[in-house]
Amino acid sequence: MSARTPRKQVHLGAHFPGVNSTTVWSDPASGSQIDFASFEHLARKAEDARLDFFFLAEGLRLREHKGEIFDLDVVGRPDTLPVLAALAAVTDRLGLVGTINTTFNEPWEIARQFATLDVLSGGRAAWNLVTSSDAFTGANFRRGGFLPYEQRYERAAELVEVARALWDSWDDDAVLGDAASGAFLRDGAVRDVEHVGPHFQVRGTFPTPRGPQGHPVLFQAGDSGPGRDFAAATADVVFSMHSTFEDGQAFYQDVKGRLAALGRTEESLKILPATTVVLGDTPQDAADRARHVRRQQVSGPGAIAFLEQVWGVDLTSYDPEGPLPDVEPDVDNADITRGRVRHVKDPRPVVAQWRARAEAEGLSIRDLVIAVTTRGGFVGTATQVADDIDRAVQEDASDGFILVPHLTPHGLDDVLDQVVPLLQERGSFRTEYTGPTLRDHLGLDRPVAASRRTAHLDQQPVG
Ligand SMILES: Cc1cc2nc3c(=O)[nH]c(=O)nc-3n(C[C@H](O)[C@H](O)[C@H](O)COP(=O)(O)O)c2cc1C
Repeated sequence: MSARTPRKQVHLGAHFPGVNSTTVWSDPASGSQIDFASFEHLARKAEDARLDFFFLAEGLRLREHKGEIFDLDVVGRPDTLPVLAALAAVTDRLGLVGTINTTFNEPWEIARQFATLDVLSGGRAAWNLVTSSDAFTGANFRRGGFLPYEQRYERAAELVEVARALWDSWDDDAVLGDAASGAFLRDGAVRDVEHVGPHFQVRGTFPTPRGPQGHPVLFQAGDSGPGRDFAAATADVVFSMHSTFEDGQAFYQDVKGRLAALGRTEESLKILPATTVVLGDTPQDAADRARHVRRQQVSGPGAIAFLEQVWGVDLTSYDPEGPLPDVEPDVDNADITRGRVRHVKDPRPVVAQWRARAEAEGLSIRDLVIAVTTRGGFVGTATQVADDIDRAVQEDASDGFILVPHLTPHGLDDVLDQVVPLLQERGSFRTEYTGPTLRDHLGLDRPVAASRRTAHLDQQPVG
């Protein structure tokens, strides 16, 4: 292990389970995904453990499978920003991260909402930028399948550019409130913003003062080459899926390796993969529990539905505890599922590979689906898990993790009660917050306001 002095600090976020393929709504211990009490419990527990932030993912449309709401989505999706605003009132230090789409929203609204959340929370707001633009989700909005895949990051980059110009249009010390002279604002401290670009034309005086963080922290989730370039150019934190040790190290090197050319330090961008944790009193106990959780997450009908997404045909006559279907996939039926679920362009190589694996390892349909959808995660005693998390961070497989529970709202209680204190004992995790803002928790600089920001991009607007 590299001997760093001072020890590299682990960053941890608490992911609210929500609509997610890891969420188990059928467990008797599973509570509401909508009641404020569920959000409040997880946020308060996370703050008691001194976590960096609370995290909400987003889906703008419930996924469908064969014309029905996808089994895992029945829990529903509340709107992100009101939930975070309500949590700001019941927490003091915890960061509040909201996922908001960059393809279907306008910069003025987003900039105002996050500036407001930053002000209300005393500097704890963060925006997770996602681009998802599949036509099925797009149909919720007035522009149908808008935008083509290739233009999503272009729009996202321009959206962030405009949002930053709006946040910077107020100086930090703009409000004088000087009753004697009658001056409420300092002269010249609030400037109009004018932006003309391919995606946005924006002109006006931004109504919300600059928040305590200057700009809310920017997260990014998106894994393609353009997605990684966008993260390196724009984000403070990357939310990734690369949680296993080797995969994590490769991703970490790849993304951090893009920073120097952009004039950024490695410390200015944190990489936080999503991960799951299953604890047990002994390693065997933990392994047994992990197997139980995975079987809850992948039910028999769920395993069949998963195969149907790839095969493109009805497979309900097959026994999930039996061998893989002997019928061939329908190459043209990509519409059997809609929304952010598994789609493969040509299912035949995947089917051939899965058949070979199932035969070699003696796997049933359900076992195979469990095997191909398991993405790492920490399984062991509290001591083992603390060791593994710390090793991942010290050896640059990540800068920490976003912990994704499978149960609402108590799914992280044991990790927060048992694993976090062990990380604190070894000096890898804070025992107290050192500052009030999320930027303080993550060790990120506060952006300096540009004195005057007027962007004119000499390009034709997109119609
Ligand atoms: C770790 C991770 C989390 C994501 N979370 C969300 C989410 O909560 N909501 C959403 O609409 N898209 C989410 N996405 C999808 C991305 O925004 C993006 O649309 C998708 O990854 C395709 O972009 P890419 O080709 O750059 O990977 C997530 C992606 C990743 C990798």
